[in-house]
Amino acid sequence: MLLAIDCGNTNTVFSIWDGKEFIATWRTSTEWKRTADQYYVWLNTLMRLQNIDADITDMIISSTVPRVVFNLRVLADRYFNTRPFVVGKPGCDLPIDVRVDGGTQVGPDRLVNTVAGFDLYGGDLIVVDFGTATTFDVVADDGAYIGGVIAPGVNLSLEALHNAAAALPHVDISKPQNVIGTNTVACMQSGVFWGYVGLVREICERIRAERARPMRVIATGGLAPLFQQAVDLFDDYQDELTMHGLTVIHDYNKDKAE
Ligand SMILES: Nc1ncnc2c1ncn2[C@@H]1O[C@H](COP(=O)(O)OP(=O)(O)O)[C@@H](O)[C@H]1O
Ligand SMILES: CC(C)(COP(=O)(O)O)[C@@H](O)C(=O)NCCC(=O)O
Ligand SMILES: [K+]
Repeated sequence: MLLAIDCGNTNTVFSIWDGKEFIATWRTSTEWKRTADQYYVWLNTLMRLQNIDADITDMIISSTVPRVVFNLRVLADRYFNTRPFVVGKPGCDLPIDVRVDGGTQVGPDRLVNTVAGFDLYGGDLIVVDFGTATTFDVVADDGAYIGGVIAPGVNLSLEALHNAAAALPHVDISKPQNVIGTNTVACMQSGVFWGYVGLVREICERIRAERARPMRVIATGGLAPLFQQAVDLFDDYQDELTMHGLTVIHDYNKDKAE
């Protein structure tokens, strides 16, 4: 079975893929100091708790945090006796082209999302991923990653307000009833929520104009449903988009190796 690991700047997600479906998914905070032994104890405990008897033979990693990869490689070697594929590193090819300025290191999560989006929906897509940052990945008609947009994440924006202004509290995001807030928290939520709706709409519109063709918008990431329920911003929402992309890239490389 395949252990797929998607490491973002805030959280790291582990999923076990049995070839047909994900039989388990677990999330931990991203912490580069966590050792292979710590990962294994954590994984093993969860597997036992949920009675999951998985024989992990393969591993694939996408990480936006380069430092965590070392210990994840040790985990693969020491506990699963396998060499992981690491997206963006030698030995892990992509089934799509990447057309960006020379020397650009595109976030592996964005490449994985591009592969997943193209596999599920075909080309001419905008993939919006609500993570630590909110990324827009533009997928050409042939599936190539041709660039995109990086905006501050929703929670990052709220945190920035709190950190910079003495009188602004820590606030969680939610959809405010009105645009005009009548207390500090409601004002902050309105600014970030409705500001974000405008940001997503404007960026997608401008990408469509620049591409001069219809482009479907696919959203992923924990906060996407909050926006989806409020206004019609996306054509579809895929909870496990990045994980799906990891399985596609794994299949592509596995087939080549055999
Ligand atoms: N379902 C959710 N509801 C509310 N906040 C969420 C949800 N999922 C993620 N978040 C928050 O969104 C931010 C980005 O998280 P995540 O999507 O895990 O980012 P990354 O992939 O960059 O690690 C974090 O602050 C996280 O706590
Ligand atoms: C933009 C990102 C920080 C998003 O990371 P995330 O929100 O998933 O943690 C990541 O994709 C990244 O570090 N990108 C490198 C620059 C680029 O993609 O062009
Ligand atoms: K992201």
